Amino acid sequence: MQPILSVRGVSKTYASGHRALEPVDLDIAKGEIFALLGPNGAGKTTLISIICGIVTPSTGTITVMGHDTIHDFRAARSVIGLVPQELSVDMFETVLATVRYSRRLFGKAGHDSYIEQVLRDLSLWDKRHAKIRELSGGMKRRVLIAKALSHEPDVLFLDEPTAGVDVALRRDMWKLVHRLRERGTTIILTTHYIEEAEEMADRVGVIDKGRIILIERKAELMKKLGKRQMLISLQEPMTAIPADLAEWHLTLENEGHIVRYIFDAQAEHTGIPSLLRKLAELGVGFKDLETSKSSLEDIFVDLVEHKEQAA
Ligand SMILES: Nc1ncnc2c1ncn2[C@@H]1O[C@H](COP(=O)(O)OP(=O)(O)OP(=O)(O)O)[C@@H](O)[C@H]1O
Repeated sequence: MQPILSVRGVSKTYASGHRALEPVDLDIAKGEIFALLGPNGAGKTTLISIICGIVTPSTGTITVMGHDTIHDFRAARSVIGLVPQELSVDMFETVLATVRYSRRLFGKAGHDSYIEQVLRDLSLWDKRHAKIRELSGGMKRRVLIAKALSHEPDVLFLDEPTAGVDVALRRDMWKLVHRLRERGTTIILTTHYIEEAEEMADRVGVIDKGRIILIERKAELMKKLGKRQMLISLQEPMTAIPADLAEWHLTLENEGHIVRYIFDAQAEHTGIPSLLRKLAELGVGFKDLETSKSSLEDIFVDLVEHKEQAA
């Protein structure tokens, strides 16, 4: 099947000489939700900005629905909606006027019932006559999404849609993305949060230092990255991990007050019951146990280390 978006050999070196993106190849299928995951400065915004025609690539080509983003810029841009990271709205305009104006910028005739639907979907309808500067930060962000959807784009880019927003808005955002997909919109989003990729994406690309280090279906990735950690707060600090505990590969932290155990949550035997039994046998008392998912940082370290080992 013909991909809706095709990126070939796209790289970017900024005028400062900074190499922000190594050559990227990427195909996105129609109706797919693709999450680009990476730490600060990895190159996510650079890649999205290039695809949306805001930043010029140093090398490579991109087609969106068959339109070349440089030679056929207007046609390519008209099928794209972009929700930028930073606020870019006229603070003195009303919500409704701003969203209608965005649609007109794309040369599309007015379509009030569509605009109403978008505003209702984003819980903005009641605020349609409010001036944007009167809205809360979360509401302003919803306006950015409404603007990006105003011209009925086929492909929607969300650059860190939930950075700095509260839990309620984050959940609304996720619901909206699912609804849009049901209507056939292709969605590409960037995020720092593994949970967000987990919640929304069909496929995940991991980018680090301008390099895409992995592109995989979410289900596969989650299996690979399904590591968890358990932190055991000890009653008495230890100076070293006892030899009898060697098989769990524990690490000692916080000046010997905390023991960290990394385990595979997908495995049949996590090793936790036997570890706890062994601690009891050795008379090691603990005050608290806490388990959590590996952080994105752990995952990156893991991925990069594996890559280096494989090289
Ligand atoms: N206009 C520019 N000129 C020079 N360097 C830039 C420019 N824009 C971005 N960079 C640099 O390119 C690198 C990638 O930046 P980019 O904004 O694409 O990262 P990101 O993954 O989106 O990060 P974040 O999660 O913080 O938004 C960074 O080191 C950044 O400082």
